[in-house]
Amino acid sequence: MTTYNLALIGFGGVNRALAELIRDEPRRFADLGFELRVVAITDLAFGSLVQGEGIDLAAVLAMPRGSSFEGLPGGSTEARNEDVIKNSPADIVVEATFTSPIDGEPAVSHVRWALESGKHVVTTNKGPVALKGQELSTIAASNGVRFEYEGAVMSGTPVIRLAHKVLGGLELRAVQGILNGTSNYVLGRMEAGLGLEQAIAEAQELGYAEADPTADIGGSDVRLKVAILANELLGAGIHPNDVETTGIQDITSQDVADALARGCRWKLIGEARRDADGTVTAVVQPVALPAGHPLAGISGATNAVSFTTDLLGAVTVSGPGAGRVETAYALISDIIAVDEFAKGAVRA
Ligand SMILES: NC(=O)c1ccc[n+]([C@@H]2O[C@H](COP(=O)([O-])OP(=O)(O)OC[C@H]3O[C@@H](n4cnc5c(N)ncnc54)[C@H](O)[C@@H]3O)[C@@H](O)[C@H]2O)c1
Ligand SMILES: N[C@@H](CCO)C(=O)O
Repeated sequence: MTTYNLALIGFGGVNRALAELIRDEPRRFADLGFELRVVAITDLAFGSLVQGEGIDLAAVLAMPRGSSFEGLPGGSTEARNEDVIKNSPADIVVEATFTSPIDGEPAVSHVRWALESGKHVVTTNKGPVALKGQELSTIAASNGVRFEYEGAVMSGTPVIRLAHKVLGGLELRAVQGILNGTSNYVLGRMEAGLGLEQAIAEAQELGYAEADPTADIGGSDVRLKVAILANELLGAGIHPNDVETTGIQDITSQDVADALARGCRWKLIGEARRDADGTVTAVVQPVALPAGHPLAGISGATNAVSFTTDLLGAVTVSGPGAGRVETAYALISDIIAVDEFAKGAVRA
C-alpha cells in the first residue's frame, strides 16, 4: 500500500474537511490503493506543525481557531510556509490558502517552492492556476511531479478533467456557465425575499464565500475561473484582466422580483467563446435568463457549465460549485491523479 505524506498549507474550511475525511474514512483511500498521512500543517491562525510520523488529526481538528501549534512537538507560532514546503517530509503539498485575484501570491510562491523541491501540488486556489498556470505546469513537468487543480473551477465537480479526458476528439468552441456558488446562492435567497447582505451572511456561514465575499459578488472569482477554462480548454492564453467583468452588486431585490414576474431568473454568467478569426473572447456578467434556458434552473450553490462542441452541440455538466467537503473531494480527485501518475498510468 502506497503512503502519501501531505503538507496542508492553510487549515481552513477545505483543508480541515480533507483532514476530517483522512481521519474518519481511511477505507475510502485504502480502496483506492493508498494511505494518506498529514505530516505538516501551516496556517496564519495556528502557526506551523511538522511531525514526520504523522500528525494526530483528531487533536489538531479539536483545537479552536486562534490557538497555536507552539505547544506541540514540532510546532511553532508562525506559518513557516517556505521552510515547511521545502523541507518537510511531504510527497504532496495541499495548497488551500486565500485566493489573491491580483497576483496569486503567496500561493504562487507556495506552489513554485513545492514543485521545485520535487513535491507534487494539489490545490483549490484559483490564483496560481489563473495567473501563473502555464509557468507552474512547466516547472512541474521539468521536475517530474504533478500540478493538479480540479477544485479551482466548480469545486469537486470534475469539469477540467472531464473536458480533458472525456471530451477528447471534440472541438470545443465555447464554455458558458454559472461558476460561483456564493452569488448563485445569494440570488436565489434574494428571490425568496432576503436582502443582499443577509444572503451573503448566510453564504459565509455555509462556507461557500471567499474570505472577502466581494470577490464572489463583484465577479472577480468568476473572472479567474473563466480565464482558467479559456486557457485550459480553448488554449486562449489569456490573463484574467482580459476578461470584461461585471458582478451582481447592483442587482436589487426589485430587479430580482421583476425578472421572476416576467419568467426570468438573474444569474451571474461566465463565458469564453472562440470567435470566427480564432481569437477567444471572455466575459463575466449578470444575465436575466428565460425559464427555459438550461442554466435557469441551477439553484443554490450548484454550478453548471455548458460546453459548445462541434460534434455534440451543447454538453452541460452540473454539480456543487462550493462547499467545504465538496471541495475537499476535488483534492482527493487530484491525489488520485498524482497516484496514477506515480504508478505510470498516465504520461506527464
Ligand atoms: N470553500 C469553497 O467552497 C471553495 C471551493 C473552491 C475553491 N476554494 C478555494 O480554496 C481555498 C481555501 O478555501 P477555504 O474555504 O478553505 O478558505 P478559508 O478562508 O476557510 O481557509 C483558508 C485558510 O488559509 C489560511 N491562510 C491564508 N493565507 C495563508 C498563508 N499565507 N499561510 C498560511 N495560511 C494561510 C487562513 O488562515 C485560513 O485558515 C481558497 O483559495 C478558495 O478560494 C474554496
Ligand atoms: N467562493 C467560491 C468558492 C468556490 O470557488 C464560490 O462561491 O463559488
